[in-house]
Amino acid sequence: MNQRIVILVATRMEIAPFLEHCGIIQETFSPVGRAIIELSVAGQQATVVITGPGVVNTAQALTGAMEAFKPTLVIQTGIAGVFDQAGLEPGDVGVADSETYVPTGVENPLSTHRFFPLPFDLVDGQPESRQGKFSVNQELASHGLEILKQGFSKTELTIVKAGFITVSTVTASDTTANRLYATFQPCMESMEGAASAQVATLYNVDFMEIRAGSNRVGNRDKQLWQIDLATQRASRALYLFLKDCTLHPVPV
Ligand SMILES: O=C(O)c1cccc(C(=O)CC[C@H]2O[C@@H](n3cnc4c(=O)[nH]cnc43)[C@H](O)[C@@H]2O)c1
Repeated sequence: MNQRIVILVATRMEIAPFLEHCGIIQETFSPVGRAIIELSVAGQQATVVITGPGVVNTAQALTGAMEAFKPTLVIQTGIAGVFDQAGLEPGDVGVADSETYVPTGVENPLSTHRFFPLPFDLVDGQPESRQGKFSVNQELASHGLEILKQGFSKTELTIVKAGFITVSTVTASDTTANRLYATFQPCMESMEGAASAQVATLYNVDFMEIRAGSNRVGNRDKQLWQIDLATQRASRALYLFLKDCTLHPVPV
């Protein structure tokens, strides 16, 4: 009985503080040059895959990791844009309770942004996938939220469990941020989560996602981004989860 955990992150920078607290067992490279880091931390062994940004890199990297490591749990992590409409600010932490790939659907000639669902499932038997929506393991997400609420000091930051969205075009205006919030009510926007959620679903492997906000979603002002704070928080959140989670044993 053994859990095999694969952790995905777009860039090494996003979990550099986490890697400093791990015992690195070995670092190798995938056939297309992605770093694969086997490590031990907080009594768990895990494999970190640096996927590269975006949905295609993520899907390719996770497919390779699925075939090579046969994980029982996939954790997507990293930094993200936060929606202030959801009450979040940079530095806050989110646990996904669903993932939606925003561009999915059939164009509605009467609306520039509200698409009709696709006329077919992207994942067989999952009608929500017609709108690019993929599920996460709810038990793990709720467990993760409780662990993070206990691990971080209450006054330090806000921690939520809510929907995440995935984009291929980074949002850079308040107009688009408001439209996305009105359509999806997300707490965070990233460029990878829906791809990893879809691949994990195809392989029937438990999936969860924990991110920390580096910037608000909306008008672009790079000076306001808090990347260091976000990488510290994402790393601490991942560490706290791995230290305290009680994962169900699975048959080897
Ligand atoms: O320089 C930029 O404009 C820029 C925009 C988005 C991300 C970056 C990164 O260097 C981080 C890579 C990683 O971060 C996630 N991320 C962070 N903020 C956002 C956002 O507002 N919208 C979408 N993704 C975001 C994303 O998952 C990237 O892979 C630089």
